[in-house]
Amino acid sequence: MQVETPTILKKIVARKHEEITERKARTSYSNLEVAAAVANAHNAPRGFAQALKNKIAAGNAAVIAEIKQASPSKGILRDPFVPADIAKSYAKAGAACLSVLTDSDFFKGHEDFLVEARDACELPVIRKDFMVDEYQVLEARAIGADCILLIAACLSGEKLQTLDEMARDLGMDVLVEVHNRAEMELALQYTQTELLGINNRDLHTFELSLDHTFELMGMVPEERLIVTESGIHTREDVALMRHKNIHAFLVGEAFMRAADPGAKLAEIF
Ligand SMILES: O=C(O)c1ccccc1NCC(=O)[C@H](O)[C@H](O)COP(=O)(O)O
Repeated sequence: MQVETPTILKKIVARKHEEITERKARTSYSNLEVAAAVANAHNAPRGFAQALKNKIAAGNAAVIAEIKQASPSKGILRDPFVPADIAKSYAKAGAACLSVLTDSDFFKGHEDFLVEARDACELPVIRKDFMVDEYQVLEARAIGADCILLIAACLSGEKLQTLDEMARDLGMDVLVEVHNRAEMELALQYTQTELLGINNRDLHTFELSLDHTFELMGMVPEERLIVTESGIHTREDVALMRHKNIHAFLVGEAFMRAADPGAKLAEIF
């Protein structure tokens, strides 16, 4: 019998389930509910989707600028890595929002990085992680996240629906991410969120092509806002997207490898 080698995404999701079990043993769901309520009272969501729409309405590109130290496909991207300094640099350069990796095992991320980045500026922040359980949604709000990522490749239709509704009930926005037609159909059927991310990277194989955005964008109804994700490196990439009427971008590596991430943002956009 041939044993199938798990892809990186499958490994991440399997580890995520273990991690959540460990976390639940440390902090109960009800304690987390209290923490999320406290965050809503003192640290209200900043309006992630609205920040993107404001930029676009003003005729600008809306950039979700990512803060990540490492990735499975590229290894270490930045060292030293100071989330608060990166956040300030992005804010000064006109980013609409921040994306902060909180997964530690595969991206060297941490929840503290989200807190530090958010405290350092006024931009809304997405918790970039692999969400598979309601517990993580509560955790996201408890640490101050303004938005969560739901990756269709990791979730059933029912789970997408539950986590999307739960996040929005907590006042957060949701970016639902797809990479192919089947995932797009799932996301459109099971989520109500307006933010629809098309990831140009296949998270199973790391294959990357901006054509994924162009191939899938026609499936997206007008009321959803498309965010093109991954593989944006040059002014030409941005111009190509904007020419096709795509105005919202999620960019990580190109900024993380630059000495001054904000200056790189200003250069490309
Ligand atoms: O980037 C990876 O290696 C990766 C592997 C497995 C799951 C997710 C992964 N990346 C997440 C992302 O797609 C990116 O962080 C994000 O879209 C920004 O992409 P880039 O501008 O190419 O850094």
